[in-house]
Amino acid sequence: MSITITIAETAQELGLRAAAKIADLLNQAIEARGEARIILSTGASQFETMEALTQQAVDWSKVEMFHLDEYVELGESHIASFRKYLKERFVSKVNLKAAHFVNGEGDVQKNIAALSAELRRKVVDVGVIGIGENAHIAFNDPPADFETDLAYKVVELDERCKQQQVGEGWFKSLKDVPRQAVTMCPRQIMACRHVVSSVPHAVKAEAVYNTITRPVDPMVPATLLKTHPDWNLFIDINSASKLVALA
Ligand SMILES: O=C1O[C@H](COP(=O)(O)O)[C@@H](O)[C@H](O)[C@H]1O
Repeated sequence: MSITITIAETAQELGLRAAAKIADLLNQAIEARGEARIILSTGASQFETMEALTQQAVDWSKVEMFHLDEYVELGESHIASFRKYLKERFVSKVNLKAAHFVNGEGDVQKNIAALSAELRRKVVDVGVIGIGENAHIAFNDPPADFETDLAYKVVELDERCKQQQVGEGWFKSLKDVPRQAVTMCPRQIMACRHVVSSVPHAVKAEAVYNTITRPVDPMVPATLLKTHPDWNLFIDINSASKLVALA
């Protein structure tokens, strides 16, 4: 297990530094194996990293992208759709070898089976894994299932997770937030060769503090990342504030 923590002055600086690290890891994979695979998170916390990542010197035609999570029964035209987010902010800006999306519409179990089979064909080089206000990774809200061997599954969203989505303006009210989502499962996330987490902003200070200071616990899902052989956590002075107060 190895944790490298970088504290940036601003979310912009964090995005640049995280993107440079992700690009370096992708380029190492391309150098070693001729190709690379990446998993991308979404959410407001990933804006700066994703924007900076599109500017990095990477041969994207050798990179396959996988999507981390998506709401169930939310159309792709909805502003909160993570497929829409990834297509607009990333896929349309780089020339990827392939992009594999989580589709929470239609026959969801069939979609999960096809995506899981594709994902498991080869190891993923870099997992870009955000952390939610409730310390979730993907949509694995507390208590997260650290035991399942499934690659993806359908989960119920918890109240705090739904509140965060409303707070960020993705939905007008709690009742508009879908009840369920398709999420990549914790052990599948841990199977990435490297994990990079971009976690800026003061609203994440408690989640960052709990993740670093608490033992590994399904009630603080991001604590699992501390057991990964190469976890690179990028925080800013705002999300680091409770940790810094401790020092
Ligand atoms: O809800 C999610 O949480 C994390 C972090 O996103 P943010 O909304 O806190 O910025 C994200 O990485 C993940 O894809 C999403 O499910």
